[in-house]
Amino acid sequence: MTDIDGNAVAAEIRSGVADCVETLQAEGVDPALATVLMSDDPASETYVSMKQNDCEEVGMRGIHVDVDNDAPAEELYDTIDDLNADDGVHGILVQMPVVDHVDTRRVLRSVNPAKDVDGFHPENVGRLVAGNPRFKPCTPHGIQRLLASADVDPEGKEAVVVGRSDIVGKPMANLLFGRGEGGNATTTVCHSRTDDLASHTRRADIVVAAAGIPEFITADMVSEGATVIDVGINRIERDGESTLVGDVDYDEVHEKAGAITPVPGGVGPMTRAMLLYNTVKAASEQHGVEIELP
Ligand SMILES: NC(=O)C1=CN([C@@H]2O[C@H](COP(=O)(O)OP(=O)(O)OC[C@H]3O[C@@H](n4cnc5c(N)ncnc54)[C@H](OP(=O)(O)O)[C@@H]3O)[C@@H](O)[C@H]2O)C=CC1
Ligand SMILES: Nc1nc(=O)c2c([nH]1)NC[C@@H]1CN(c3ccc(C(=O)N[C@@H](CCC(=O)O)C(=O)O)cc3)C=[N+]21
Repeated sequence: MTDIDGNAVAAEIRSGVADCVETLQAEGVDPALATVLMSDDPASETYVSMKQNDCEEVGMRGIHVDVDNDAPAEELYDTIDDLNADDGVHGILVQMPVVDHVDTRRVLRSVNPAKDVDGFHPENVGRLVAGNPRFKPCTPHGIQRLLASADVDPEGKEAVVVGRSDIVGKPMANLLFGRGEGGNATTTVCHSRTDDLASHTRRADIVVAAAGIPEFITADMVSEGATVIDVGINRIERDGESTLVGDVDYDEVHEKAGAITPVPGGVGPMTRAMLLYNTVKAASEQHGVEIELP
């Protein structure tokens, strides 16, 4: 019934990040995020330009590097090496998916872990799994903040994550079952080989839908009063128009859910806000300047 307003929560985070940027600048550190694009996914360019606009809004330096899709993979690896070596760059994001002739794993392990604001480097993944995260991955971290904003404490609850990707499902599960604030849920991870998905989602107090299938989660799959987090971003044709829908059948499910995130305006803006958060955290740690993170 209640919509969780991702735009509003993200705006609060950005405002806190803007304060951090000021503090850092007063100490002589000009925090900067570098985005790198070598992708043929048509949405990637839009997402990267949104991230650059976000930088501008919080007064942070944004640097963008476009690598030609037809260039040899080495050109991307060299770009990452240059950004790693540049003391003026504090955070590096390589937009996923990269083109096919690039080795994604090599990209992930090439980014200096101290600048890996996505949290995808194996060292940072390891730290997250070990319960000592350096950078929490942006989407799951944003979802943790959305739950807190709606006064939903996962502790002791049944959480079901639909999807087991490295960028959403797996880190989300780790945060939900992990110790500490926003965690301590009893957590189930479902995927395409799960038998009887609905039997799992129906038991959940918290459902996180990240399967990448438009309007996949229907009202019969969630229990009355459950909290439903919709990660999906799917562009579909409806009534001859292109529209954005999530992985949850919002019209149906919002009647039944206790709280739900809309698409757009739910998880997406939070992903971008937590990227800015990780970037000021990175700058603060690289230069030993203390800041008060929002
Ligand atoms: N709002 C945001 O900020 C972000 C949104 N997204 C969106 O979230 C969605 C998921 O993204 P991502 O995790 O990268 O996607 P992936 O395609 O990498 O992963 C999808 C996952 O869903 C599982 N799955 C597929 N079909 C089913 C099914 N029928 N039943 C149960 N599980 C299924 C897959 O299982 P298996 O492993 O077996 O293949 C896989 O684990 C996409 O719509 C994406 O655009 C992504 C990142 C950020
Ligand atoms: N290295 C890397 N890091 C990522 O974090 C990453 C990535 N690669 N590749 C792709 C996915 C997807 N993703 C989104 C973030 C914000 C919105 C977002 O802000 N969406 C708006 C609407 C956008 C629109 O209108 O199209 C909303 O939901 O309100 C969407 C998608 C980050 N990803």
